Amino acid sequence: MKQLTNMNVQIVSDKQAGGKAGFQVFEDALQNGAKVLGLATGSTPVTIYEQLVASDLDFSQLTSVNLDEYVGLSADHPQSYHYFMQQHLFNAKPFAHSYVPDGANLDAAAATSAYDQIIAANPIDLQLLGLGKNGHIGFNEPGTDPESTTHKVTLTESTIEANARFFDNADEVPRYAYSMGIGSILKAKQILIVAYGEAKAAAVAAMIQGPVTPDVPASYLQTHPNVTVILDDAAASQLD
Ligand SMILES: N[C@@H]1[C@@H](O)[C@H](O)[C@@H](COP(=O)(O)O)O[C@@H]1O
Repeated sequence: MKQLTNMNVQIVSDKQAGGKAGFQVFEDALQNGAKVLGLATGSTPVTIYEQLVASDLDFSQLTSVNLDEYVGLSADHPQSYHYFMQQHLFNAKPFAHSYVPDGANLDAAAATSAYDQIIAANPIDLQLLGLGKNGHIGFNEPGTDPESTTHKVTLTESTIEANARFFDNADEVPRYAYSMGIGSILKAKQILIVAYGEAKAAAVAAMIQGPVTPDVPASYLQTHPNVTVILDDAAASQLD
């Protein structure tokens, strides 16, 4: 593989193997003293959370900080990212403190600055990321300022369509989200990004082997010194 960056790329057979490989990254980080974990939603992290739940790792002294949340959904809404985290991780493995942007706060300036203060007070040791088909990370869509902090995002049609499967129909998908910025993500000491499936292959190739450009928010990960990438064969299929 043509390796243009110092990203550590691991190719696995499927999501189950990816879950185990991702778990190993978490376990190593904890052994190295990580105290703040940056967490993500979407289908991609689910097998890692399954491994974390099945393990004897203890998060009760740790802090978690999530990437993003839909604007207008309260924490108890079944499609909110807050609810997702409860179901997939926090109910089984509670943290001392878990933070998710407050989607119920419609005052964007207040909600985003409060979240920036939380991130500043809890510097992230390991940030887990999924990858959007258009190269987004968190909800940082193409064109986002690479130095951005937490901000209100207008979701693209591609992202709304991709997320419509979780709602009864596309009209119910929120149009806005609060997301940690690319700048906030790049401040994490270590980053783990995971992608599975053919639909992510072009974004994966652009992230790892393309130019660093606002057109592909994940390409800024090339500028970070400690990134691990876990891919299945299909997601890796467009790498040279
Ligand atoms: N905000 C989330 C992202 O954090 C996630 O990475 C992406 C991919 O989701 P999936 O893992 O389901 O493919 O979807 C959403 O847009």
